[in-house]
Amino acid sequence: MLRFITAGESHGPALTTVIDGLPAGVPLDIELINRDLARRQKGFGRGGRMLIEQDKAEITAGVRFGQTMGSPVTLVIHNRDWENWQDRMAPAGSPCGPAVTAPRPGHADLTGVLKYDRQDVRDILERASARETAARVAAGAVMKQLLSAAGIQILAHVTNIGGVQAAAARPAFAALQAGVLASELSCFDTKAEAAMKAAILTAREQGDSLGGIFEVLAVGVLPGLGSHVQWDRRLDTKLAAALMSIQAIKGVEVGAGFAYAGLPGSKAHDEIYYDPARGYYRQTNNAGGLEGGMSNGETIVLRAVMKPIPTLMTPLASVDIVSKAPLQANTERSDVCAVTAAAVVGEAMAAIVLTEVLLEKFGNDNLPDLSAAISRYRQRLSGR
Ligand SMILES: Cc1cc2nc3c(=O)[nH]c(=O)nc-3n(C[C@H](O)[C@H](O)[C@H](O)COP(=O)(O)O)c2cc1C
Ligand SMILES: C=C(O[C@@H]1CC(C(=O)O)=C[C@@H](OP(=O)(O)O)[C@H]1O)C(=O)O
Repeated sequence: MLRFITAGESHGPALTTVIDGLPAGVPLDIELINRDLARRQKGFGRGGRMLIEQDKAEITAGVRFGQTMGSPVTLVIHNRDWENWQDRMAPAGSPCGPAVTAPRPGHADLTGVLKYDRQDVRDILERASARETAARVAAGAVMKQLLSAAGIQILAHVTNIGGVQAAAARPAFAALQAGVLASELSCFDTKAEAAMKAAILTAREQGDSLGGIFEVLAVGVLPGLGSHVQWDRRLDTKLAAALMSIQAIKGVEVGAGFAYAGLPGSKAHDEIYYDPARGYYRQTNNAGGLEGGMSNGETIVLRAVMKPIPTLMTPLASVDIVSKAPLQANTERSDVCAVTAAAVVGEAMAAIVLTEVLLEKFGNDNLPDLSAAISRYRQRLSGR
């Protein structure tokens, strides 16, 4: 069974990820992990914190001479900003400086202090912060290296920021990848990107923030990952939950998603064809590569919507948790828009889920056995 957890506060010394259940013999390139960490940091609209951090992963367990050993893999990312926060984040000693008592609407602040019986909102916001997603991206970058050995590639791109929509028709995967990697916002549509940046600038000038939509694509996924037999084994269930687990994500679509509401059945479903060379295939992909809780061999297409960043420089109304007097919410240094970053986190979460179901189907002891099991399965399918 593949499991992963993260630990660490936003301004603590480090973030840690432990991945348990990876097969032995997976070649790991630390540069590929660091490349995704750098991608997560970018995106027009990020705040001052990203000028301080230069995320790099350190592998502290589970890998020797560039290969996994089957034992838990542990990755550590040091927070450079810790230097500036040691007094306020010390694990021992007495509180230093005033407590944060002005909870921000849209953040975990108020419900967190009530539930965990804390007097300082910082005790909540430190872990609620999406700084934690750096640890997820490191884990996802490990999984991507395993998936690529199975011919699976994952990429996310931004399709909407603050209502500015990218062109509906996206290019083929390789061209999309080149466009996304070259773009400051991870959006292949350069015209829309210019308007998106303008919208972010306006929001920043007004002390406001923006959300948006990103799309995650997984190509080369074999048919039959996930299962129709139980609700929690459906691949849609796992992928949607994984994307919904990202801070500020408020909705997820698979394939045509909410557009299905306007389509009759005759236009909604992807007709099935057969070609001796290709096997079974579809000419459309409204299903987004998922039918009956299983991958069907077509590209997996998922979209997620991110709400606008809750910390505003023109703050919203709130209440002091000590005096109960009305006030304006806490204004911390903050991103104005982080949809590009969230898209990279979306890739990581999809990679983690696809690795889980791949290993569940084909075994997780070592990469050669896994590859042999996948080849046998492909062979069997090619005869059907
Ligand atoms: C990559 C990323 C960066 C974020 N940056 C900020 C930020 O700078 N300021 C902020 O208030 N919220 C930011 N958020 C959103 C909050 O973390 C999120 O809204 C909060 O944890 C509450 O969770 P919820 O929106 O899922 O309810 C960011 C989210 C992501 C995914
Ligand atoms: C640190 C990151 O994002 C942070 C997410 C975040 C939040 O509230 O979610 C608040 C901000 O933190 P800070 O108050 O330190 O500026 C963001 O910078 C990161 O993505 O690495």
